Amino acid sequence: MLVTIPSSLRNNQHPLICQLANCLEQHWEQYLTLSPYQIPEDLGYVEGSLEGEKLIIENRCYQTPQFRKIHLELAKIGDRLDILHCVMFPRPNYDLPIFGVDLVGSAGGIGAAIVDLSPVNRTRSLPNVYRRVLANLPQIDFTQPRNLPEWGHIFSEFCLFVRPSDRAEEILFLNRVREFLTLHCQTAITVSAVGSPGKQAEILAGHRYYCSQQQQNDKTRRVLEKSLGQVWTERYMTQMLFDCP
Ligand SMILES: C=CC1=C(C)C(=O)N/C1=C\C1=NC(=C\c2[nH]c(/C=C3\NC(=O)C(CC)=C3C)c(C)c2CCC(=O)O)/C(CCC(=O)O)=C1C
Repeated sequence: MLVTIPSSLRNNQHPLICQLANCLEQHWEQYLTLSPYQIPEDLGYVEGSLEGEKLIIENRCYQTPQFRKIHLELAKIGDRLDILHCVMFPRPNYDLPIFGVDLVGSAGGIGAAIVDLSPVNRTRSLPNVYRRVLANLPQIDFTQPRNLPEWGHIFSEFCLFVRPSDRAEEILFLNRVREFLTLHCQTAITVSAVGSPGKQAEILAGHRYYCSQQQQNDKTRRVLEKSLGQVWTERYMTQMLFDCP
């Protein structure tokens, strides 16, 4: 019997992007109770080609009892940029960090690989169950660590931001994402919702701050604007990538 692999943009992208997209979906299917998340009809699959470069975007969104929105976006710009973007937004009544991944690949390999479990409470600190595990993960000495931009103080002290220098470092990055993801999914399905309205308001404020800071990433904005224009990009960044309730 012919096994049909569901077609996805990832099969035409950098191998690390393909592996990470599969890893994310495997974890979600293994640990979480996924339901569809309704995205605006015209945003599931987007093609644009202003200024001659073709942009293809493939979006997949889910929700679960603990997560308001789990978003996996794959994008390809011409034949020069491959992107994987993933954010897991918890529901505001769960005291859980925001998991985010960004991979940006070009002909020269993966230039930016970042993963974080970002705190959303007022003191900008992760819950102890996360700190204990993350603080005990073995330190990886990547040869090309990268510095976070000014708006990046939303990320935790455990944020990993590197330019993987070879295939071995790509695998090290992938394995670290797996560890973050396993911790996050296992914790999410064991914690109970927070009851206090005050705590929920604090979490919501943290989500809003995270989104407003991420919207300041002019590297993302410029790429999208080149292919889709300013108006569309503003809507996309505020309503699709980093929308907040
Ligand atoms: C969890 C974190 C996180 C999430 C969820 C997130 O969305 N971005 C995140 C982080 C983050 N991304 C960064 C960079 C870049 N992002 C893009 C593009 C896109 N990234 C996308 O997701 C999309 C939508 C599909 C596009 C189009 C490009 C081209 C670059 C430059 C690549 C390079 O410098 O080599 C930087 C460094 C910013 C800086 O140094 O100033 C950080 C910190």
